[in-house]
Amino acid sequence: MLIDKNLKIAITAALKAGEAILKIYNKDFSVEYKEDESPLTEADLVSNKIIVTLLQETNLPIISEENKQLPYSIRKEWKQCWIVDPIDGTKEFIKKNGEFTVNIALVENGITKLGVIYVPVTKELYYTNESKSKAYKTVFADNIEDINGVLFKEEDILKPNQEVNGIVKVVGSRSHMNEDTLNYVEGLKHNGNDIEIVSKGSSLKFCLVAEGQADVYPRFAPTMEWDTAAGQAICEAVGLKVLNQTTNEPMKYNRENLLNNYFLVTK
Ligand SMILES: Nc1ncnc2c1ncn2[C@@H]1O[C@H](COP(=O)(O)O)[C@@H](OP(=O)(O)O)[C@H]1O
Ligand SMILES: [Mg+2]
Repeated sequence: MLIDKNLKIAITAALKAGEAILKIYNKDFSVEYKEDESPLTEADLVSNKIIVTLLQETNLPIISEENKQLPYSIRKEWKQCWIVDPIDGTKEFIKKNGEFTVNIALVENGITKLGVIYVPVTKELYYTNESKSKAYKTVFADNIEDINGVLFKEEDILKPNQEVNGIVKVVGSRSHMNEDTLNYVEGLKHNGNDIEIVSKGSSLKFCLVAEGQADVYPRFAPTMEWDTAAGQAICEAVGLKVLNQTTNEPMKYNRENLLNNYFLVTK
């Protein structure tokens, strides 16, 4: 299958960024702290540069965690834009537990059009097709020159869990299992469900639900648009909903405030 130009550029950017990230991951690296006290490494910046350079070929504007954000008066005129997290899960990167990702999404009029999540350590690539009617997981070998031949395989199609037989698998963040989330879990228990908590860093939490390893992902803690856009695209492509808990509507993007409301990934 011939792949859409934008999807191909996004996948190539994620793979190339992943390769550069791994080189830094496998040596000693220093950690700095941003104004909001979140960590930043050389790998975040190297990854950002690679992705931004490649995405610029599309002539579409880019919102990236590691770029200076343009004012909303300019951004609101954009019909389409890329939303990028060059490393999601910088804390996991620093802990060296492998659970960090590269997130790239294309958004049109606030709605995700395609999404790519790449896991550099395992070389797993989660992505939607261009119509967002399916999502796939492909494990990459080292040759990243020819991506056409390995994508869109029938056996790589992601399927969420169809049935919940008494046990609801709930995705919990390693770092953000707070009172609101615990209250939500208690609510599920009151409805007679047994609960199992599954946990992963970064946007891999969306992937757990998209591939049926978990049933729901309540994120009742702060995230930014770049943490969720690609994951939302992938979840929606397999028929899941990513609901803003303030409006109960699907989350929209390129908003004035890039800080997301609490949200729930569910059937
Ligand atoms: N107070 C806060 N405000 C905004 N985003 C926050 C936040 N605390 C954590 N996050 C986001 O949550 C992400 C990590 O989530 P998790 O712990 O579930 O893996 C971080 O991604 P980065 O690693 O890209 O900075 C960060 O963007
Ligand atoms: Mg990041």
